[in-house]
Amino acid sequence: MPQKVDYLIVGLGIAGVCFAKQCLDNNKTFKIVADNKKQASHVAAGMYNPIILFRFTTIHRAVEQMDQLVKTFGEFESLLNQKIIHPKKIYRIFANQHETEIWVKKISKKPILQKFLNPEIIPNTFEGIHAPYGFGEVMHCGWVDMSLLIESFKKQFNEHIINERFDYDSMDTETNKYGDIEVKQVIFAEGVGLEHNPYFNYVPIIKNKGEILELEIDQELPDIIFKSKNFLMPLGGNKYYVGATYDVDYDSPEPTEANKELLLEKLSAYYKGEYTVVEHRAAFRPTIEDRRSIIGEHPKFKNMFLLNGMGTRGSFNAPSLSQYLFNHIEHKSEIPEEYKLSRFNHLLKD
Ligand SMILES: Cc1cc2nc3c(=O)[nH]c(=O)nc-3n(C[C@H](O)[C@H](O)[C@H](O)COP(=O)(O)OP(=O)(O)OC[C@H]3O[C@@H](n4cnc5c(N)ncnc54)[C@H](O)[C@@H]3O)c2cc1C
Repeated sequence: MPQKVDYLIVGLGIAGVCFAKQCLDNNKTFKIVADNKKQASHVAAGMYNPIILFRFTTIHRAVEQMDQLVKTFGEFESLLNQKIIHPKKIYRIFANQHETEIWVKKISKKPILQKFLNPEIIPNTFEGIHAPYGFGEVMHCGWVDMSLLIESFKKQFNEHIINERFDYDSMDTETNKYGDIEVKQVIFAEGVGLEHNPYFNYVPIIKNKGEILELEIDQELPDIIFKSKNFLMPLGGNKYYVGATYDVDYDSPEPTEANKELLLEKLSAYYKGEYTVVEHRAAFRPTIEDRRSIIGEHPKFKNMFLLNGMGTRGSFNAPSLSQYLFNHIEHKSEIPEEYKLSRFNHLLKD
């Protein structure tokens, strides 16, 4: 008996799983084609933070996307009966007195920052942490356990998953069939796998390599994310992440000794205690040239859609971008201009 679905989702990273939730919430039938490779979403720290901490400014659509993040991952927790979202404060370590002055000045001038930043400078009282100028407290932050979310989703919705690499030759764009599955819409959420997609490979994706370390620290530290030139994030128990590196120019996809040293050198500027490195991972962030996520319909193949470019902020972007795309397809709502796939139409060759 041939099958029929509303949506065929290609890729089960954070983008694919958030789009699947849109389908579940709106009673749409779906299948996910997943090659089960552990890419960015399985390597990422999953940290979310509405502020650009180098400049002390909010990120694009901070309030709206933050609300969608908390809603989406909170609902995933109930659906999957797992702890997915871990709210935490971030303590931004000030490098000098000047930074503390900018912090206070910017917060007093920009009301939106007052929602997320505490204007008081927090003095350092923590053993093992070097922060002579104190901390700036960032609220409404935390991390999303993307790996646990994807693995739990896979188990619970096993019957929706086709465990294979999407075979582009098996997609018949005339009959809208993938093998013998009749498909209304295809959503490509392949992360950096986009470069192999014959329909969308004109989109200028940049593979931004990131590396991260998992540490064990036996010393007691507060349940706070410390942020300086990199971050130290508590995972629970004595486990911590230190991340991350950013490389668009690299020799291999593997973790490197040089980047491990770099991460530990930056850590040593603010963490003075003992630790053991227990894991070192690398993956590629799917980033678009203009640093905006990308969604929309293929200019020629009208039932094919792209959901990509989650960049450095997958946990932040995926819930909102999935919703914008779903509402665009189902309710014809306008995609925000800055995310539109059509901004690259000029690159599509005949
Ligand atoms: C070191 C590091 C640290 C990071 N830290 C953070 C952080 O703290 N906070 C944050 O928000 N983000 C972070 N990110 C970024 C985040 O990981 C990405 O933005 C996000 O995971 C991208 O999700 P995605 O679903 O688009 O892609 P992916 O996670 O790459 O998922 C795509 C999936 O599709 C599969 N696929 C591809 N092609 C096919 C095909 N043809 N057929 C079947 N399956 C296919 C892939 O194998 C993969 O499983 C970090 C990234 C890295 C590398």
